[in-house]
Amino acid sequence: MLTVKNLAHWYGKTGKPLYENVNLSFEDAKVYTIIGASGSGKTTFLAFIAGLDKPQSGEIFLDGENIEKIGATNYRKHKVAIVFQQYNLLAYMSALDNVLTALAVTDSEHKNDKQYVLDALAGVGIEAADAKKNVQQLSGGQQQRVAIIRAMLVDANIVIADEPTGNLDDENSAMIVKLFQNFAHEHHKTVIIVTHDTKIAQQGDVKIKLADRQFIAS
Ligand SMILES: Nc1ncnc2c1ncn2[C@@H]1O[C@H](COP(=O)(O)OP(=O)(O)OP(=O)(O)O)[C@@H](O)[C@H]1O
Repeated sequence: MLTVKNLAHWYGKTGKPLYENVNLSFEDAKVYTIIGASGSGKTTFLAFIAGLDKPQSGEIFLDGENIEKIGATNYRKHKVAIVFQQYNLLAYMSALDNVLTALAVTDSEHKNDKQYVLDALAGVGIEAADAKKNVQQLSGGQQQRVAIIRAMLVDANIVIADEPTGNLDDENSAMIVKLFQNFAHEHHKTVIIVTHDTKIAQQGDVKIKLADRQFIAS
């Protein structure tokens, strides 16, 4: 479980707080969606829970351990995986090599296991022929599925996704949400999705709205 305690953040020396007294828990086996107006601080919040940046005050715990104690590098390498709107795949590499490259820096028993990765990609509709093509030859929906498989196979406790369906049509968006739901529910992982899309936000097991500097969960 990821727990945020008394988090507050503002930019600049005398900046108005983006939010303060934020207390939230993210449990295993659940999909959380976060929706809020542009500029409300969603991406900033994701950067904190991903260990990419530090809030002005407050603490973040993973299974009771402060993430600062876990160490930023260790936390980012082994505990969290991030899926971006722009997919952030390594260009000029195949889907297969993108996933293998990510696995190479983990302790996964499957590192260097091409068949394991090909099977996982086939499971999301990317057959071997496509998996071996340069990722830039794949459609947006396919590229995002590769990015999600990459996040899933590194076996992080928490998968964070910033507008993962922002560039996709309804059909591909629905497929991506289903993938995240299966992953959270079947593998007992925590998935946290920031979205502008109210239809996607509705599909969270827990729906969080960021408005008036407050995170309200329902
Ligand atoms: N490094 C920074 N320095 C100063 N201000 C920043 C910085 N990063 C973000 N901000 C400001 O903080 C606020 C929150 O930004 P953030 O990107 O977290 O919002 P968001 O809710 O993710 O927005 P969007 O939905 O448009 O992506 C915005 O007003 C933004 O201009």
